[in-house]
Amino acid sequence: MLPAIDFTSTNAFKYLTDHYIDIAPKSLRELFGTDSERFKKFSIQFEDILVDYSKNRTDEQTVALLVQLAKECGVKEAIEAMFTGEKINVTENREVLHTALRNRSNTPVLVDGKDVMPAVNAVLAQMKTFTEAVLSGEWKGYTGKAITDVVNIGIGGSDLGPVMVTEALKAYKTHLNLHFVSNVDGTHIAEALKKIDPETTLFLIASKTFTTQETMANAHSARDWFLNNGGTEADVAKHFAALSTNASAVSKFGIDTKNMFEFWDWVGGRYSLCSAIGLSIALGIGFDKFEELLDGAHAMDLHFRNAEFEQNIPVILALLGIWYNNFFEAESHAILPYDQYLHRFAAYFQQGDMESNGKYVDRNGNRVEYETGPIIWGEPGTNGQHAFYQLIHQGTKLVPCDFIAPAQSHNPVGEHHTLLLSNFFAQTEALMNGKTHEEVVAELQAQGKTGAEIEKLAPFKVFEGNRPTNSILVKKVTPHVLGSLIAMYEHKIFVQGIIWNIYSFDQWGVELGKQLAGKILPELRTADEVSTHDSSTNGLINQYKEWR
Ligand SMILES: O=P(O)(O)OC[C@H]1O[C@H](O)[C@@H](O)[C@@H](O)[C@@H]1O
Repeated sequence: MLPAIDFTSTNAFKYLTDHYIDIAPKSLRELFGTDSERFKKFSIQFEDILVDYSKNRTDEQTVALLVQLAKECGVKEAIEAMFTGEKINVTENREVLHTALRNRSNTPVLVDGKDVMPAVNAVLAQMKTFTEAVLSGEWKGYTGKAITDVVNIGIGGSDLGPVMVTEALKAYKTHLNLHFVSNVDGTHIAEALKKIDPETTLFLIASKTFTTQETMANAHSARDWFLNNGGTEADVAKHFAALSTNASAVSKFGIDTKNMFEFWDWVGGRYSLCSAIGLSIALGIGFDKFEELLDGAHAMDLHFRNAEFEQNIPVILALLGIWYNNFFEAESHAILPYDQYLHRFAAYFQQGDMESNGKYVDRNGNRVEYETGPIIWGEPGTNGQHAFYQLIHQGTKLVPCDFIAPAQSHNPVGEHHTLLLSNFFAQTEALMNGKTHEEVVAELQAQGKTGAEIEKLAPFKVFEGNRPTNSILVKKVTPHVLGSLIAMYEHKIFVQGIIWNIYSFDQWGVELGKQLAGKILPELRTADEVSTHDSSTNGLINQYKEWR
């Protein structure tokens, strides 16, 4: 059982409320000015990952009180409950065991008294054999040719993780060309089909439930295309595999369950990339590299489970997020990787975080009276600098940011990486220090501006600064490091959900739209005028019918 504590009624929260009044007026310049040890005190290194959280609007007392908050909210007990397979996903009556998928130490993990590790290992072995057969060319298409292209058909958690990881680890790409089709918009599948040959293509139908409308529509269209382009029903087995928890729906679709890679209902969709859902990753980078990704995630799992909260990266990141979300009233959180390969990283954690913690009902079933999950957004640097950083620097909103960068590039082209990293370091420094009125005046004077010109321009050129950031510097974006980064954010989300007293592992909020689409669909199939909805919905549907 998870503790169900209103964090706003803890002692730590009361102390933090008072402490906030002291800290809020202080600038980061001041905090650094009065403590030369900040970097040392407020950074944590774990393997090849350095998390510097010193550029936050916090001091030692803040961190101590936030840690106290975590303790009062039972975070330690909750971590144990998750790792040991308690049914902490209460509204779906399920365990939450994505950590078992990468439990490389292979210690038993019990679900209803039964160790799940043999099943986890068996699926990994099946994925390994399959991956190696496809990569070696031993697995043949219906005309005897080796596979050249893999199309993963899935959406949400059955798409975003594999897309993000295969993009992030493109430097390790195998000879297979990967394609991802998620959207029910026919354009997505149509464009993918233009690039592939039925004789040499493998389709992976990735769906935990195997009922998701988009995925089923795309899977049927892919199969129709295959059958209309030379393949026969008997050939489907060579070109279609399923990644799912739902064996009966898989065989109903016509995929031989021999070609099914199983996972379990204790794996949440958005936490599933280490499960069979990762088959496209294994094919895309090779099974050894996939295992390195699992190793990295496992290493972070152990750190999260065992490190003291003061030294615990996911816990500290979670607490800082709570500090801004619930005291500074920040509405969003930006993830800004200075690595082009990580260009889908923020998008991946939009689902990870917002689907997990975008909840207004607490674990007692009551409406919360405080803010829960932030809006997650971000794009790679330096692109973002030329797009939305204006608002982060000079807007009225406080946007706490995570800056992520590798020290080593996979593509050390000329001076590019040095240029990139100069921006990475400069941005957090600029956000912290800003630029004072005096500095602006001195700069304009040096440019030879007149007094009147300076007076007019100066206010627009001042940067308040005091904008908090975390810097996450990694040695290199290897599969191991990426696995650790993924687990780091997963566990950050977990800790925040525990403290906000919400259930982070269900997603009822995605259901209503699905239900209504199901009702509207038959109405769209006829030419009849619709009058059963509100005037807006009726008006839109009827105009659509006129124009289509
Ligand atoms: O893998 P499935 O079952 O197709 O689900 C795909 C997605 O569907 C819904 O939007 C949610 O439940 C997501 O969490 C999930 O990732």
